Amino acid sequence: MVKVAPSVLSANFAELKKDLDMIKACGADWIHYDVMDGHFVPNISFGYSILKDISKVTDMYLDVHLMISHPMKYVDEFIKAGASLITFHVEAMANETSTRELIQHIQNQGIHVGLSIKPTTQVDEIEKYLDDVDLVLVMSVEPGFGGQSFQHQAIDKIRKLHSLKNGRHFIIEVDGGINAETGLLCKEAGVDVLVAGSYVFQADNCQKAIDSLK
Ligand SMILES: O=C(CO)[C@@H](O)[C@H](O)COP(=O)(O)O
Repeated sequence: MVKVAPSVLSANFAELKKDLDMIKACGADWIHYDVMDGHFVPNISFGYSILKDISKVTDMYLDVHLMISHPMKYVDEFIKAGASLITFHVEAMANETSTRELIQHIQNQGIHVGLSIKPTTQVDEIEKYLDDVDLVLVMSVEPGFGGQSFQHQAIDKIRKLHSLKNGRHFIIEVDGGINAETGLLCKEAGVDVLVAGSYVFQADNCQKAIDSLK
């Protein structure tokens, strides 16, 4: 069964604890925490202080997605704040050496590490890291905003990643425009984790929404 990770970007920030409790009660597996810096993506969300507060009030797995330039500069703060997994973008890295250093650095702190690709980045560009990461995040929208439409080229990328698993331990996550219909296409292609923002948080019944994804 796929895991469902609601993206708190679509939560009501004035009622965050209530929303976190609600998604847990509705069957969410992980909390997806989108960090945006207004530089790597054209939007600003939240940083590590809010993650620290969240980690004090939930026991859920904290899936942190860094959509920021210079992730190495800030990663330790997110680890200290309680991240279970930190995913960064290959497009934010200067070269292979710095990408490998950051993967190693995150793993050395005893948490999971993920690598993400934007819609225009091909799987070939991260194939060399697949032995070393715990998760690959396929963006199915241009990162920056919730509520966008799913871009179908993500399906081929998921299928390709699935075929590259071959005994490797990484899992595949997809993020952007996920609903029951697009989630099913991703599931058929071999995805392991569905990130869903508006589909879960704007649902009249979040349990039904999460069940429909699973
Ligand atoms: O990271 C992002 C957007 O950059 C996503 O996590 C969105 O927050 C997902 O929202 P929906 O497309 O599901 O509404």
